[in-house]
Amino acid sequence: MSEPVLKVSNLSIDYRTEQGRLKALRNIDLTIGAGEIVGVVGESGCGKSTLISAILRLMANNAEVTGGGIAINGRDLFKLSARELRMMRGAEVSIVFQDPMQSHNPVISIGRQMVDIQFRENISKKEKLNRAIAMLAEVGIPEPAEKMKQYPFELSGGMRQRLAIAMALLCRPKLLIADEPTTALDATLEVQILDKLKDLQQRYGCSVLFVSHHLGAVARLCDKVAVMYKGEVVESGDIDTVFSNPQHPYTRALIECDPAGLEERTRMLPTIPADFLEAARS
Ligand SMILES: Nc1ncnc2c1ncn2[C@@H]1O[C@H](COP(=O)(O)OP(=O)(O)OP(=O)(O)O)[C@@H](O)[C@H]1O
Repeated sequence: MSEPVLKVSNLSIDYRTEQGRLKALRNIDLTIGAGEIVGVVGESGCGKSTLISAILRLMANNAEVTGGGIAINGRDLFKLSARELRMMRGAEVSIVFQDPMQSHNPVISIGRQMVDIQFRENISKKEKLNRAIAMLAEVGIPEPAEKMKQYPFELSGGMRQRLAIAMALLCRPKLLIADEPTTALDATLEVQILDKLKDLQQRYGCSVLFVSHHLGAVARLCDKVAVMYKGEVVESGDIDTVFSNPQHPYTRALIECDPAGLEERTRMLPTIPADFLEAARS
């Protein structure tokens, strides 16, 4: 079998704070094979952003890896040089954020940003521009050639998210990290973007790490899911198995809180009290 695109093994991360150490991630195991879409689901504060920042090696200054490791395409992430890391980000791993305004430069035209992001490609500017226009068309942005002269803020929220996906895919990553990419969108737009993401993933053959607190979005898009609770993966497996026969009380609570959400596959997760497990055990 080929090397997994992402292998997180027994990863633990603490934050040093004035109040002491905060265990943000504890013994996380997560594997994404070639062409797989894996969802990480959990409520706010469970450690999703910490996991993403570790995979990108862009951790906060007060973060400390206390155990385990991460391999991307078989290479130990924590052994890469600064140069190798820069090459990896973008070329091997790209990210789409929840708020696309975070990832687009507001004062640079869409065309220039899409050309600049292809800086690794040994092709002419004209070819880069043509690739950019073709990619905008692929993600479903109308009149792509005209959009080259516009600025991201001139697009609607849904179109900006399509632009973010187009920018990420222009780098032809092996792993696309989608960090709550549809949370800011209404339900109809969310479904459109999820379906587009799935379609593009199949066409480009990349793997996707889809991070979300939307149970329905994860169910719609992903092949596998890892459920996180308080810094741990409490349950993982195939989507159908986990959602139809959840083993962990937290997963069961998520589903029981919102059974219609899984049916509709678009609803948002309710927030579970932080001390849920303690309450469930007592
Ligand atoms: N730089 C930091 N210093 C101290 N604590 C932090 C830091 N960053 C995150 N935390 C804490 O670590 C835990 C995990 O946070 P993280 O942001 O990874 O969770 P999350 O699931 O991504 O939540 P959200 O969806 O709200 O971003 C939380 O308790 C959070 O308060």
